[in-house]
Amino acid sequence: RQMLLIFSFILAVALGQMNFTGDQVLRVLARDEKQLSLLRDLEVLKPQKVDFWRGPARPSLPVDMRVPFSELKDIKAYLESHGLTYSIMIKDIQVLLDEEREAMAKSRRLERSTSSFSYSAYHNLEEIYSWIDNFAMEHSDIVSKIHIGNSFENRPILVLKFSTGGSRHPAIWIDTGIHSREWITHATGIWTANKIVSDYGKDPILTDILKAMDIFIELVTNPDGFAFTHSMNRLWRKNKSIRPGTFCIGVDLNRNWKSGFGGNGSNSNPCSETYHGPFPQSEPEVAAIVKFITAHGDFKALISIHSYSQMLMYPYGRSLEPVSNQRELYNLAKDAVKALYEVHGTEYIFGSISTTLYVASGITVDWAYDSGIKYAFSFELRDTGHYGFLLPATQIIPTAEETWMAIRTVMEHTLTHAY
Ligand SMILES: CC(C)C[C@H](C(=O)O)[C@H](C)S
Ligand SMILES: [Zn+2]
Repeated sequence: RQMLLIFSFILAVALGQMNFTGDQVLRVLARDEKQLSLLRDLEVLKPQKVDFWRGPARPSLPVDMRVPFSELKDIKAYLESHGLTYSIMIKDIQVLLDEEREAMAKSRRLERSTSSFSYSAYHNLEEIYSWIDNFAMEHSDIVSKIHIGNSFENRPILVLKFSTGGSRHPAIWIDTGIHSREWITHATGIWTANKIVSDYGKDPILTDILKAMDIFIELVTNPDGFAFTHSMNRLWRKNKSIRPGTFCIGVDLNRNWKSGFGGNGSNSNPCSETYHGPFPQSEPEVAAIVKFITAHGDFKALISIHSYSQMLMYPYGRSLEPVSNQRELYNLAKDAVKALYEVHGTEYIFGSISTTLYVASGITVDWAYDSGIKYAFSFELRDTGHYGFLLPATQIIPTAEETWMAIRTVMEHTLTHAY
Protein backbone atom coordinates (compact mmCIF):
# COMPACT_ATOMS: atom_id res chain seq x y z
CA ARG A 1 0.00 0.00 0.00
CA GLN A 2 2.83 2.38 0.88
CA MET A 3 4.49 1.64 -2.46
CA LEU A 4 1.23 2.44 -4.27
CA LEU A 5 0.98 5.72 -2.39
CA ILE A 6 4.54 6.73 -3.19
CA PHE A 7 4.10 5.77 -6.82
CA SER A 8 0.82 7.63 -7.20
CA PHE A 9 2.35 10.68 -5.51
CA ILE A 10 5.30 10.66 -7.93
CA LEU A 11 2.92 10.23 -10.82
CA ALA A 12 0.76 13.10 -9.60
CA VAL A 13 3.71 15.43 -9.15
CA ALA A 14 4.91 14.49 -12.62
CA LEU A 15 1.47 15.12 -14.05
CA GLY A 16 0.84 18.25 -11.94
CA GLN A 17 -2.21 17.54 -9.82
CA MET A 18 -1.58 16.85 -6.12
CA ASN A 19 -2.80 13.43 -5.06
CA PHE A 20 -5.04 12.91 -2.02
CA THR A 21 -5.17 9.10 -2.04
CA GLY A 22 -6.01 7.83 1.42
CA ASP A 23 -6.64 11.31 2.81
CA GLN A 24 -9.77 11.40 4.92
CA VAL A 25 -12.17 14.03 6.19
CA LEU A 26 -13.01 13.41 9.83
CA ARG A 27 -16.10 14.89 11.44
CA VAL A 28 -15.46 15.68 15.11
CA LEU A 29 -18.23 16.57 17.55
CA ALA A 30 -16.68 18.68 20.30
CA ARG A 31 -18.84 18.56 23.41
CA ASP A 32 -17.65 21.84 24.95
CA GLU A 33 -15.29 24.78 24.64
CA LYS A 34 -12.42 22.76 26.11
CA GLN A 35 -12.73 20.13 23.40
CA LEU A 36 -12.99 22.86 20.75
CA SER A 37 -9.72 24.39 21.95
CA LEU A 38 -8.08 20.94 21.77
CA LEU A 39 -9.02 20.95 18.09
CA ARG A 40 -7.72 24.49 17.60
CA ASP A 41 -4.43 23.32 19.13
CA LEU A 42 -4.09 20.83 16.27
CA GLU A 43 -3.47 23.69 13.84
CA VAL A 44 -0.39 24.52 15.92
CA LEU A 45 0.64 20.95 16.77
CA LYS A 46 0.37 19.77 13.18
CA PRO A 47 0.92 22.88 11.03
CA GLN A 48 -0.19 22.40 7.42
CA LYS A 49 -1.11 18.82 8.25
CA VAL A 50 -4.70 19.39 9.38
CA ASP A 51 -6.91 21.31 6.94
CA PHE A 52 -10.13 22.50 8.59
CA TRP A 53 -12.97 22.28 6.10
CA ARG A 54 -15.36 23.44 8.85
CA GLY A 55 -13.33 25.14 11.57
CA PRO A 56 -13.96 24.82 15.31
CA ALA A 57 -16.95 27.09 15.93
CA ARG A 58 -19.50 26.15 18.61
CA PRO A 59 -20.11 22.89 20.51
CA SER A 60 -23.30 22.22 18.54
CA LEU A 61 -21.52 22.55 15.15
CA PRO A 62 -19.39 19.68 13.82
CA VAL A 63 -15.73 20.26 12.97
CA ASP A 64 -14.70 18.76 9.63
CA MET A 65 -11.01 18.32 9.00
CA ARG A 66 -9.02 16.82 6.17
CA VAL A 67 -6.20 14.61 7.44
CA PRO A 68 -3.43 13.35 5.15
CA PHE A 69 -3.16 9.56 5.01
CA SER A 70 0.28 9.72 6.68
CA GLU A 71 -1.14 11.59 9.70
CA LEU A 72 -4.29 9.52 10.20
CA LYS A 73 -2.90 7.26 12.91
CA ASP A 74 -1.47 10.17 14.96
CA ILE A 75 -4.53 12.37 14.63
CA LYS A 76 -6.99 9.58 15.46
CA ALA A 77 -4.85 8.70 18.52
CA TYR A 78 -4.90 12.37 19.58
CA LEU A 79 -8.68 12.53 19.24
CA GLU A 80 -9.26 9.27 21.08
CA SER A 81 -6.82 10.13 23.88
CA HIS A 82 -8.77 13.36 24.49
CA GLY A 83 -12.17 11.68 24.36
CA LEU A 84 -13.12 13.48 21.14
CA THR A 85 -15.69 11.42 19.22
CA TYR A 86 -15.30 11.47 15.45
CA SER A 87 -16.66 9.79 12.35
CA ILE A 88 -15.12 9.37 8.91
CA MET A 89 -17.07 11.64 6.57
CA ILE A 90 -14.98 11.04 3.45
CA LYS A 91 -12.87 7.92 3.60
CA ASP A 92 -10.72 8.60 0.52
CA ILE A 93 -10.70 12.07 -0.97
CA GLN A 94 -8.98 10.94 -4.15
CA VAL A 95 -11.97 8.77 -5.07
CA LEU A 96 -14.23 11.85 -5.12
CA LEU A 97 -11.61 13.86 -7.01
CA ASP A 98 -11.33 11.17 -9.68
CA GLU A 99 -15.13 11.11 -10.05
CA GLU A 100 -15.20 14.92 -10.32
CA ARG A 101 -12.51 14.99 -13.00
CA GLU A 102 -14.20 12.22 -14.94
CA ALA A 103 -17.51 14.13 -14.87
CA MET A 104 -15.77 17.31 -16.09
CA ALA A 105 -14.03 15.47 -18.94
CA LYS A 106 -17.34 13.91 -20.03
CA SER A 107 -19.11 17.28 -19.94
CA ARG A 108 -16.25 18.97 -21.81
CA ARG A 109 -16.54 16.44 -24.64
CA LEU A 110 -20.28 17.10 -24.87
CA GLU A 111 -19.86 20.88 -24.77
CA ARG A 112 -17.21 20.69 -27.50
CA SER A 113 -19.45 18.64 -29.77
CA THR A 114 -22.54 20.80 -29.22
CA SER A 115 -20.54 24.05 -28.64
CA SER A 116 -23.03 24.82 -25.87
CA PHE A 117 -22.08 25.66 -22.27
CA SER A 118 -23.39 23.27 -19.64
CA TYR A 119 -24.72 25.00 -16.50
CA SER A 120 -24.73 21.63 -14.72
CA ALA A 121 -20.96 21.11 -14.92
CA TYR A 122 -17.87 22.59 -13.30
CA HIS A 123 -15.48 24.58 -15.52
CA ASN A 124 -11.92 25.85 -15.40
CA LEU A 125 -10.82 29.49 -15.53
CA GLU A 126 -10.41 29.66 -19.31
CA GLU A 127 -13.87 28.15 -19.88
CA ILE A 128 -15.49 30.61 -17.45
CA TYR A 129 -13.69 33.63 -18.93
CA SER A 130 -14.74 32.71 -22.46
CA TRP A 131 -18.28 32.12 -21.21
CA ILE A 132 -18.21 35.65 -19.73
CA ASP A 133 -17.15 37.12 -23.09
CA ASN A 134 -19.85 35.24 -25.04
CA PHE A 135 -22.51 35.98 -22.41
CA ALA A 136 -21.78 39.75 -22.39
CA MET A 137 -21.84 39.82 -26.19
CA GLU A 138 -25.07 37.81 -26.46
CA HIS A 139 -26.87 40.04 -23.95
CA SER A 140 -25.21 43.36 -24.67
CA ASP A 141 -28.55 45.12 -24.16
CA ILE A 142 -28.29 44.71 -20.38
CA VAL A 143 -24.92 43.04 -19.71
CA SER A 144 -21.44 44.54 -19.88
CA LYS A 145 -18.05 43.18 -18.79
CA ILE A 146 -15.87 45.38 -16.60
CA HIS A 147 -12.14 44.78 -15.93
CA ILE A 148 -11.62 46.07 -12.38
CA GLY A 149 -7.97 45.10 -11.93
CA ASN A 150 -5.46 42.23 -12.08
CA SER A 151 -4.67 39.42 -9.64
CA PHE A 152 -1.28 38.87 -7.99
CA GLU A 153 -0.28 36.58 -10.88
CA ASN A 154 -1.62 39.21 -13.28
CA ARG A 155 -4.85 37.55 -14.39
CA PRO A 156 -7.69 39.96 -15.25
CA ILE A 157 -10.34 40.43 -12.55
CA LEU A 158 -13.72 40.62 -14.31
CA VAL A 159 -17.14 41.85 -13.18
CA LEU A 160 -20.45 41.44 -15.02
CA LYS A 161 -22.72 44.51 -14.87
CA PHE A 162 -26.48 44.11 -15.37
CA SER A 163 -28.14 47.45 -16.09
CA THR A 164 -31.26 48.68 -17.88
CA GLY A 165 -29.72 52.11 -18.34
CA GLY A 166 -29.80 55.27 -16.27
CA SER A 167 -26.51 56.74 -15.19
CA ARG A 168 -26.92 56.75 -11.40
CA HIS A 169 -28.68 53.52 -10.41
CA PRO A 170 -28.11 52.29 -6.86
CA ALA A 171 -26.33 48.97 -7.04
CA ILE A 172 -26.16 45.42 -5.67
CA TRP A 173 -22.87 43.47 -5.47
CA ILE A 174 -22.52 39.69 -5.60
CA ASP A 175 -19.19 37.88 -5.44
CA THR A 176 -18.45 34.15 -5.74
CA GLY A 177 -15.21 32.16 -5.53
CA ILE A 178 -13.28 34.36 -3.10
CA HIS A 179 -12.13 30.99 -1.70
CA SER A 180 -11.01 29.05 -4.74
CA ARG A 181 -11.89 25.51 -3.60
CA GLU A 182 -15.55 26.46 -3.13
CA TRP A 183 -16.38 25.49 -6.71
CA ILE A 184 -20.16 25.36 -6.17
CA THR A 185 -20.09 29.15 -5.71
CA HIS A 186 -18.64 30.01 -9.14
CA ALA A 187 -21.06 27.54 -10.76
CA THR A 188 -23.99 29.06 -8.85
CA GLY A 189 -22.89 32.57 -9.89
CA ILE A 190 -22.79 31.60 -13.58
CA TRP A 191 -26.28 30.08 -13.42
CA THR A 192 -27.52 33.18 -11.57
CA ALA A 193 -26.14 35.51 -14.27
CA ASN A 194 -28.02 33.52 -16.89
CA LYS A 195 -31.17 33.50 -14.72
CA ILE A 196 -31.13 37.30 -14.55
CA VAL A 197 -31.08 37.74 -18.34
CA SER A 198 -33.64 34.94 -18.83
CA ASP A 199 -36.11 36.26 -16.29
CA TYR A 200 -35.81 40.00 -16.95
CA GLY A 201 -39.12 41.10 -18.48
CA LYS A 202 -40.83 37.89 -17.30
CA ASP A 203 -40.36 37.86 -13.51
CA PRO A 204 -42.06 41.06 -12.25
CA ILE A 205 -39.98 41.17 -9.05
CA LEU A 206 -36.67 40.90 -10.91
CA THR A 207 -37.88 43.31 -13.59
CA ASP A 208 -38.73 45.92 -10.94
CA ILE A 209 -35.31 45.42 -9.32
CA LEU A 210 -33.44 45.86 -12.62
CA LYS A 211 -35.55 48.83 -13.67
CA ALA A 212 -34.35 50.70 -10.58
CA MET A 213 -31.02 49.13 -9.64
CA ASP A 214 -27.86 47.73 -11.26
CA ILE A 215 -26.47 44.31 -10.33
CA PHE A 216 -22.72 43.55 -10.39
CA ILE A 217 -21.47 39.95 -10.20
CA GLU A 218 -17.81 39.04 -9.77
CA LEU A 219 -17.74 35.33 -10.65
CA VAL A 220 -14.06 34.50 -10.06
CA THR A 221 -12.96 36.67 -7.15
CA ASN A 222 -9.75 34.67 -6.66
CA PRO A 223 -8.61 33.75 -10.20
CA ASP A 224 -5.08 32.66 -9.24
CA GLY A 225 -6.33 30.33 -6.51
CA PHE A 226 -9.04 29.00 -8.81
CA ALA A 227 -6.55 28.23 -11.60
CA PHE A 228 -4.43 26.44 -8.98
CA THR A 229 -7.34 24.23 -7.88
CA HIS A 230 -7.49 22.97 -11.46
CA SER A 231 -3.77 22.69 -12.12
CA MET A 232 -2.29 21.51 -8.84
CA ASN A 233 -4.28 21.54 -5.61
CA ARG A 234 -8.05 21.12 -5.72
CA LEU A 235 -8.33 22.11 -2.06
CA TRP A 236 -6.52 25.46 -2.28
CA ARG A 237 -8.40 28.26 -0.46
CA LYS A 238 -6.20 31.40 -0.43
CA ASN A 239 -4.84 33.57 -3.24
CA LYS A 240 -1.30 32.92 -4.58
CA SER A 241 0.63 35.97 -3.34
CA ILE A 242 4.23 35.51 -2.22
CA ARG A 243 6.42 37.94 -0.32
CA PRO A 244 10.12 38.01 0.58
CA GLY A 245 10.73 36.36 3.94
CA THR A 246 7.61 34.21 3.97
CA PHE A 247 7.97 30.69 2.58
CA CYS A 248 4.25 29.88 2.58
CA ILE A 249 2.03 31.01 -0.27
CA GLY A 250 -1.20 32.95 -0.19
CA VAL A 251 -3.43 35.21 1.88
CA ASP A 252 -6.99 34.38 2.94
CA LEU A 253 -8.86 37.02 0.92
CA ASN A 254 -11.70 36.86 3.43
CA ARG A 255 -9.43 38.13 6.24
CA ASN A 256 -7.64 40.90 4.28
CA TRP A 257 -10.32 43.60 4.52
CA LYS A 258 -9.86 46.74 6.63
CA SER A 259 -12.69 46.16 9.13
CA GLY A 260 -11.32 44.44 12.20
CA PHE A 261 -8.14 43.56 10.28
CA GLY A 262 -5.82 41.29 12.26
CA GLY A 263 -8.40 40.60 14.98
CA ASN A 264 -9.55 37.30 16.46
CA GLY A 265 -10.51 34.69 13.87
CA SER A 266 -7.67 35.59 11.54
CA ASN A 267 -4.06 34.42 11.66
CA SER A 268 -0.74 36.28 11.41
CA ASN A 269 1.07 33.10 10.34
CA PRO A 270 1.58 33.11 6.52
CA CYS A 271 1.25 29.30 6.55
CA SER A 272 -2.23 29.43 8.06
CA GLU A 273 -5.33 28.98 5.87
CA THR A 274 -6.71 32.13 7.52
CA TYR A 275 -3.56 34.28 7.12
CA HIS A 276 -4.74 37.88 7.00
CA GLY A 277 -1.82 39.24 4.97
CA PRO A 278 0.73 41.96 5.89
CA PHE A 279 -1.80 44.84 5.99
CA PRO A 280 -5.44 45.59 5.05
CA GLN A 281 -6.15 45.37 1.32
CA SER A 282 -2.57 44.21 0.70
CA GLU A 283 -3.97 41.77 -1.86
CA PRO A 284 -4.80 43.10 -5.35
CA GLU A 285 -7.93 40.96 -5.48
CA VAL A 286 -9.35 42.77 -2.43
CA ALA A 287 -7.97 46.22 -3.31
CA ALA A 288 -9.65 46.07 -6.74
CA ILE A 289 -13.09 45.53 -5.20
CA VAL A 290 -12.59 48.22 -2.55
CA LYS A 291 -11.55 50.69 -5.24
CA PHE A 292 -14.48 49.79 -7.50
CA ILE A 293 -17.21 49.86 -4.85
CA THR A 294 -15.83 53.02 -3.22
CA ALA A 295 -15.53 54.86 -6.57
CA HIS A 296 -19.08 53.85 -7.53
CA GLY A 297 -20.30 55.15 -4.20
CA ASP A 298 -23.89 53.91 -4.39
CA PHE A 299 -23.93 50.20 -3.50
CA LYS A 300 -26.92 49.32 -1.32
CA ALA A 301 -26.43 45.56 -0.85
CA LEU A 302 -23.51 43.12 -0.94
CA ILE A 303 -23.72 39.32 -1.06
CA SER A 304 -20.51 37.32 -0.70
CA ILE A 305 -20.99 33.63 -1.48
CA HIS A 306 -19.02 30.78 0.12
CA SER A 307 -19.50 27.08 0.68
CA TYR A 308 -20.23 24.87 2.58
CA SER A 309 -22.61 24.53 5.61
CA GLN A 310 -25.95 25.91 4.42
CA MET A 311 -25.97 29.16 6.36
CA LEU A 312 -27.08 32.74 5.62
CA MET A 313 -25.22 35.22 7.79
CA TYR A 314 -24.82 38.96 8.29
CA PRO A 315 -22.29 41.16 10.17
CA TYR A 316 -20.47 41.26 12.40
CA GLY A 317 -17.91 38.53 12.07
CA ARG A 318 -15.30 40.40 14.09
CA SER A 319 -17.33 40.72 17.28
CA LEU A 320 -20.45 39.52 19.06
CA GLU A 321 -21.78 43.10 19.12
CA PRO A 322 -25.04 43.33 17.13
CA VAL A 323 -25.20 45.75 14.17
CA SER A 324 -27.68 48.64 14.45
CA ASN A 325 -30.22 47.08 12.02
CA GLN A 326 -29.78 43.57 13.43
CA ARG A 327 -33.54 42.93 13.77
CA GLU A 328 -34.12 43.89 10.16
CA LEU A 329 -31.27 41.66 8.93
CA TYR A 330 -32.48 38.78 11.10
CA ASN A 331 -36.00 38.98 9.65
CA LEU A 332 -34.70 39.41 6.10
CA ALA A 333 -32.42 36.38 6.52
CA LYS A 334 -35.39 34.41 7.86
CA ASP A 335 -37.52 35.32 4.84
CA ALA A 336 -34.67 34.53 2.45
CA VAL A 337 -34.00 31.15 4.05
CA LYS A 338 -37.71 30.30 3.88
CA ALA A 339 -37.83 31.18 0.17
CA LEU A 340 -34.77 28.98 -0.35
CA TYR A 341 -36.27 26.08 1.59
CA GLU A 342 -39.46 26.13 -0.49
CA VAL A 343 -37.57 25.19 -3.66
CA HIS A 344 -35.99 21.84 -2.74
CA GLY A 345 -36.47 21.59 1.04
CA THR A 346 -32.85 22.54 1.81
CA GLU A 347 -32.49 23.74 5.39
CA TYR A 348 -30.30 26.71 6.29
CA ILE A 349 -29.47 28.24 9.62
CA PHE A 350 -29.07 32.00 9.84
CA GLY A 351 -27.90 34.81 12.09
CA SER A 352 -24.86 37.00 12.61
CA ILE A 353 -21.54 35.47 11.60
CA SER A 354 -19.92 35.61 15.03
CA THR A 355 -22.88 34.01 16.82
CA THR A 356 -23.89 31.54 14.10
CA LEU A 357 -20.45 30.33 13.05
CA TYR A 358 -17.30 31.78 14.67
CA VAL A 359 -15.54 35.10 15.17
CA ALA A 360 -13.74 36.02 11.92
CA SER A 361 -11.94 39.33 11.39
CA GLY A 362 -11.13 41.30 8.24
CA ILE A 363 -14.02 39.80 6.29
CA THR A 364 -15.83 41.17 3.23
CA VAL A 365 -19.25 41.75 4.78
CA ASP A 366 -17.91 43.61 7.84
CA TRP A 367 -16.05 45.99 5.50
CA ALA A 368 -19.19 46.42 3.36
CA TYR A 369 -21.33 47.15 6.40
CA ASP A 370 -18.83 49.64 7.82
CA SER A 371 -18.73 51.29 4.37
CA GLY A 372 -22.46 52.03 4.68
CA ILE A 373 -23.89 49.01 2.84
CA LYS A 374 -26.69 48.13 5.28
CA TYR A 375 -27.70 44.88 3.54
CA ALA A 376 -24.53 42.75 3.63
CA PHE A 377 -24.79 38.96 3.65
CA SER A 378 -22.52 35.96 3.43
CA PHE A 379 -23.94 32.69 2.11
CA GLU A 380 -22.58 29.24 2.85
CA LEU A 381 -24.03 27.02 0.10
CA ARG A 382 -24.56 23.22 0.09
CA ASP A 383 -23.86 20.85 1.57
CA THR A 384 -23.49 20.24 5.31
CA GLY A 385 -20.50 17.97 4.90
CA HIS A 386 -21.34 14.74 3.10
CA TYR A 387 -19.31 15.97 0.12
CA GLY A 388 -18.16 19.35 1.45
CA PHE A 389 -16.14 21.24 -1.18
CA LEU A 390 -16.38 18.22 -3.52
CA LEU A 391 -20.11 18.66 -4.14
CA PRO A 392 -21.09 16.60 -7.22
CA ALA A 393 -22.00 18.63 -10.33
CA THR A 394 -25.47 17.06 -10.28
CA GLN A 395 -26.23 19.41 -7.38
CA ILE A 396 -25.18 22.62 -9.18
CA ILE A 397 -28.56 23.51 -10.68
CA PRO A 398 -30.68 22.57 -7.64
CA THR A 399 -28.28 24.61 -5.46
CA ALA A 400 -28.43 27.59 -7.84
CA GLU A 401 -32.24 27.42 -8.12
CA GLU A 402 -32.76 27.56 -4.36
CA THR A 403 -30.03 30.15 -3.77
CA TRP A 404 -31.61 32.43 -6.38
CA MET A 405 -34.82 32.64 -4.34
CA ALA A 406 -32.81 33.84 -1.32
CA ILE A 407 -30.74 36.29 -3.38
CA ARG A 408 -33.88 37.68 -4.99
CA THR A 409 -35.48 38.12 -1.56
CA VAL A 410 -32.49 40.21 -0.41
CA MET A 411 -32.52 42.26 -3.63
CA GLU A 412 -36.28 42.87 -3.39
CA HIS A 413 -35.95 44.06 0.22
CA THR A 414 -33.14 46.40 -0.83
CA LEU A 415 -35.36 47.81 -3.59
CA THR A 416 -38.36 48.37 -1.30
CA HIS A 417 -36.28 49.76 1.59
CA ALA A 418 -34.28 52.39 -0.25
CA TYR A 419 -31.91 54.43 1.91
C1 LIG B 1 -18.24 34.73 6.60
C2 LIG B 1 -17.06 33.86 6.85
C3 LIG B 1 -16.92 33.48 8.30
C4 LIG B 1 -17.08 32.69 5.87
C5 LIG B 1 -16.18 31.55 6.25
C6 LIG B 1 -14.70 31.93 6.28
O1 LIG B 1 -14.28 32.82 5.53
O2 LIG B 1 -14.01 31.34 7.11
C7 LIG B 1 -16.44 30.35 5.34
C8 LIG B 1 -16.64 29.13 6.25
S1 LIG B 1 -15.23 29.89 4.21
ZN1 LIG C 1 -15.17 30.49 2.03
